[in-house]
Amino acid sequence: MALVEGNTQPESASQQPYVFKVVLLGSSSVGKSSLAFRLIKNDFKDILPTLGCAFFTQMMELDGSALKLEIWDTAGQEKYHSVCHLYFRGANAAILVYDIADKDSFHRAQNWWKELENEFQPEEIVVILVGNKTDLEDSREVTLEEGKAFAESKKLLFVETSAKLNYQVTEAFIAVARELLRREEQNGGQSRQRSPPVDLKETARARKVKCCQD
Ligand SMILES: Nc1nc2c(ncn2[C@@H]2O[C@H](COP(=O)(O)OP(=O)(O)OP(=O)(O)O)[C@@H](O)[C@H]2O)c(=O)[nH]1
Repeated sequence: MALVEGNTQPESASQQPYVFKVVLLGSSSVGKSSLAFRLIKNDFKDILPTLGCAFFTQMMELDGSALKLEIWDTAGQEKYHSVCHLYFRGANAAILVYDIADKDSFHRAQNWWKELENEFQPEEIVVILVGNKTDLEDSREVTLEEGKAFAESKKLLFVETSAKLNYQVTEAFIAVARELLRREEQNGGQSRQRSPPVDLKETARARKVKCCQD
């Protein structure tokens, strides 16, 4: 599992941040890792296939609240399907990604939605459908209207993006964050980080001392 820390620290947040688990789902090569990489590093690369799952964190400040998004980037390859299933347990939000130039990936995103529907109550999870690779307009196989219609029929958020051209990527994550905050404020802030972050060095030192005393 790779760990990449986002550097955008909120400047004025005096309270503990809200912490949300966000999973990226969708078939292989639709651009899940590229969307995360664009958000966190504002860059684009030919990324190697994700093996198992990668993990990123991104701090955000939105409407005066601090948020920490724990972003789980799952592997789209079929052989990892059952593992990915484990990763979306406990998720607060899911980003369902398809490639607008690949109809099959749109159908796969719809199948992911069915799996989420089986696992979660509608109010338990925020879901956004993301049609990525809008720069491939000439090879488009899924129209904007088809994406929008599916999202509306299931009450999902919806956006089209291009990780390559940095088109609406931040907007997609902000839409998710805003909806998470809205729901959180409705139910009294249960996702605020409750304990201060663990100092891993201190913990390791404490363990070592204990071990040496044995
Ligand atoms: N043209 C174009 N290519 C993109 C875009 N986003 C990603 N790609 C390319 O698509 C390929 C797959 O991107 P990834 O981000 O690795 O896709 P993924 O969904 O994480 O793939 P898995 O890890 O296999 O699940 C790479 O070659 C990317 O450079 C985009 O917006 N436009």
